[in-house]
Amino acid sequence: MASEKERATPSRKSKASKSKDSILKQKSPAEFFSENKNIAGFDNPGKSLYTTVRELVENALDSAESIAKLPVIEVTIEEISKSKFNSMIGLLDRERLDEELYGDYETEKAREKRLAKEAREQEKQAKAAAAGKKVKDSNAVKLGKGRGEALFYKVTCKDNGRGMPNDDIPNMLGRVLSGTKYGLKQTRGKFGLGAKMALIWSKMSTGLPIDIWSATRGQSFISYCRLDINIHKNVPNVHIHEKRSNEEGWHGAEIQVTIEGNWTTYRSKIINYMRQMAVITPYAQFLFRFVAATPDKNISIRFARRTNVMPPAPAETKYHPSAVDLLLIKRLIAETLKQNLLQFLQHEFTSISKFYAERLIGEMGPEFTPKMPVKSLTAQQLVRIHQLFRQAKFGEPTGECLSPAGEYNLRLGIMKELHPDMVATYQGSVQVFEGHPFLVEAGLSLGGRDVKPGLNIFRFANRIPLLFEQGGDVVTRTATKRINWNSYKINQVQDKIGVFVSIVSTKIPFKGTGKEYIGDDIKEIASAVKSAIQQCCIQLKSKIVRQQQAHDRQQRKRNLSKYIPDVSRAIYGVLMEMADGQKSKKVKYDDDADDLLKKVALHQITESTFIQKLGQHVEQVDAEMALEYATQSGMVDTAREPIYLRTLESDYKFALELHNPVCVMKLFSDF
Ligand SMILES: Nc1ncnc2c1ncn2[C@@H]1O[C@H](COP(=O)(O)OP(=O)(O)OP(=O)(O)O)[C@@H](O)[C@H]1O
Repeated sequence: MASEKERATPSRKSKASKSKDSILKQKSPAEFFSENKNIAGFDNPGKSLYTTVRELVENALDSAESIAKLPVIEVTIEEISKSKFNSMIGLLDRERLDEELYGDYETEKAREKRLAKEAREQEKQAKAAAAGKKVKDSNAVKLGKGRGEALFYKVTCKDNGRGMPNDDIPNMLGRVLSGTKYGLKQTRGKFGLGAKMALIWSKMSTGLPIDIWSATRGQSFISYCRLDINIHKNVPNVHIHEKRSNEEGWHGAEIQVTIEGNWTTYRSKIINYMRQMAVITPYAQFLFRFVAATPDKNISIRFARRTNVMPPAPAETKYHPSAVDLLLIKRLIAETLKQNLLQFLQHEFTSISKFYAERLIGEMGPEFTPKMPVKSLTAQQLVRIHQLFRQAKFGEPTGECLSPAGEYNLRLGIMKELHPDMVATYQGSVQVFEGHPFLVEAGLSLGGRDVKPGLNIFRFANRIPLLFEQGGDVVTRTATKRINWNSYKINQVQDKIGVFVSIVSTKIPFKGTGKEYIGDDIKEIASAVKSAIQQCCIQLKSKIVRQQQAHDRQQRKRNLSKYIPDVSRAIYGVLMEMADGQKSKKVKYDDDADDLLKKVALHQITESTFIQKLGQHVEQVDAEMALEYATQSGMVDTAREPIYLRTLESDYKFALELHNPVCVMKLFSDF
């Protein structure tokens, strides 16, 4: 137990720890994100490789689209062997001296055990392969128990976009939370963080700087910049910044970063990401290459452009009064060029006309006037404006600033990447949550290449594919829990269903900074997603029903046709017997039958006559059923179109119908 004296005078140790606890420290944003890199999607080396590719590709697309240029994007991931990496950083390779020191060290016994296990595994796989079963990667057997060697990759992304102004490059890519996408606009990037996180990760894992080549349109030189980041100060640390010749008049950006990664574990995610990006961006051309340390593992995939129709660039918009808080009002006032309160309200927000601004000012109280200088508003007056913004009614934002992919692009993307048997698309109307306009587009496909039975969900937000955290996402939850697939004649378990939902907005309510998923808690978004999927279901249902009926008809026709030879033979046999009976005058028939039997006896009617007549009858019944169905389902109305043919001889008058199983052509003359 501590004595009275000890309690009164704390020990030196507790004094030291107390003083350490109470030291006030600041962290730069770069420091914060380097310590919490998982919140930006850099959880582990594999995920970091994926996120690096993603951030660079999304910047490249934003950049090309911002100058209305059809994007051409090349992504290369080059595997860097340990000795190549060492030579890049000027480190000599060194032989191991004390093997037992290493995590992957194995005793002779452990080695024997592992080799035996590997042999067993290989045998099992050979058997499975012989039986035609799917074979797992033979590397599945884990070697050693250490963390293993780090794997390094050089990631390069080249685009044909707007490029970066020479002097802005260091800040754009070497200062966390700096960017050009902070305005109120539908963009893929938002935080001013992604490219810098790739740089921070390269600094943490390889210590190598980032290389940038960039040229803006019409610029006579290419800026080349090599930089890293001073994490503590959050400022760029420029190694080289120079202008190089640009004889070919190139514009765009090429960014190269060397990081630790793991291609094996994230390979399918990265390729999937590129594939989904090709679905939602069919007007872009992507070339993806993986350059392995051994050339036989190289991969090169070209996602070709399928259309030149690019959605219009999203426009910058103003805030809706219900989407602002006090801080934002203060910032807008500090930035506005408008002089008085009336002009400020009318021009810095959407959905406030001059007349409405006057009414609002009248409502604020006697100390507010339309002509009062907006920069003179006191803190209390700002609170009053904010309160009124929250309580008053405003028209909804129009959503003209949004740029959805468009049903045409979505359908094209789905067709080109999945090759489904059926596809339906739908674009919802603009809706609003918390003052931000949003729009939901959906596509639904059945069947197709590389599609598993059941629901295959593809999610996009501001035209970015979302691949992680699927379970909590509003699209997944809606598709799995709120759609009654059976009622649309779709089998949720057996059919190969592709559900594509793309949400665009000036604010995507992502959960977390990793931009991985959209929560299920915003009811406006949840119900818009549900209705968009349902609209696609309705379209597919009518196609499915039509297909089913065509199939049933075909089946019926096939069944009937199958029996025609037997039936003909049987009837003919009976008639022959009857004809024989008639010859011997054993039986008497009426005139019609008499006539028929005579023809049979004279071989004017034979077995093949029945085959031919029954065949014709089945054809006719089938055509009539098809026409009847088409009339019922309204196909005739939609397909009917008058066409006018002029006769060669003007005195020729006719009125006739040409019948065909799929259409009827009625010719008449009214000259
Ligand atoms: N390929 C590129 N072409 C032109 N400008 C680029 C390119 N890549 C980055 N930039 C510029 O650098 C800025 C910072 O990019 P960064 O990836 O760090 O953030 P962001 O894209 O703005 O937002 P987010 O963190 O949400 O991705 C961008 O806003 C853009 O102005």
